[in-house]
Amino acid sequence: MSGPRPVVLSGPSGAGKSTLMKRLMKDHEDVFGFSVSHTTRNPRPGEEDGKDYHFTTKEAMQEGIDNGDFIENAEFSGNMYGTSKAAIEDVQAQNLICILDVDIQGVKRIKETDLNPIYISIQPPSMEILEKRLRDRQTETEESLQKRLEAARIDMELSKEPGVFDVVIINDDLERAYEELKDILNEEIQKVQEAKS
Ligand SMILES: Nc1nc2c(ncn2[C@@H]2O[C@H](COP(=O)(O)OP(=O)(O)O)[C@@H](O)[C@H]2O)c(=O)[nH]1
Ligand SMILES: Nc1ncnc2c1ncn2[C@@H]1O[C@H](COP(=O)(O)OP(=O)(O)O)[C@@H](O)[C@H]1O
Repeated sequence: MSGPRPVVLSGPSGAGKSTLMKRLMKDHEDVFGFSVSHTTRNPRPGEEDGKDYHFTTKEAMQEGIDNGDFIENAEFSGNMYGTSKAAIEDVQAQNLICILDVDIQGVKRIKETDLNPIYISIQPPSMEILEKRLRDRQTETEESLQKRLEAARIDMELSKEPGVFDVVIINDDLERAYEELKDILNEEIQKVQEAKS
């Protein structure tokens, strides 16, 4: 049996990717596995090394990239981010649906690989609402917030290009966005659940 298809979640910082993904994983125990990325940014309060990210240094990350350990990597808002081959293999070895949370550069790089995921873009209803959500989240400095808003403008433009994403979900009402996400993934979820029973 070929394993379940991975899922790429992308979209602007603050669009609601983590919120939707955490809920999906909580509601479907032992169905999804998160591809834990590497990053050089500092951990936020509550984030765990090895669970939310592998927090690392620029030097160590560059060494890994040079060694060919990453399927893709990108710079976002002044920090490095990347998906290691091991992060994906760890999840696929357990026959779980691998969820990747990557920016638009990551989406383009993954398209050059043979991963063959479902590409889902999570978009905010407007720039104004995105800015409010990012401010209310209280995780960013003013500088980092401005960089994220600039990246969001680019993301929102590029995401409109036909063929980049299989589906675009507007995360206005959280319940409705979550239902939409579940519907899209229903077939893969059922496959994993049936394989276990
Ligand atoms: N290309 C790429 N982007 C990543 C990776 N991990 C996270 N990102 C993206 O980096 C951006 C910033 O992530 P983060 O610092 O956690 O901030 P947040 O999205 O505001 O919670 C988001 O757009 C993520 O999707 C990765 O491994 N590769
Ligand atoms: N539909 C929604 N309505 C209101 N607030 C939301 C909604 N979705 C997410 N949020 C909030 O917006 C902020 C950004 O969401 P988050 O999941 O951290 O985004 P991302 O992972 O895409 O950066 C969080 O504080 C989250 O609680």
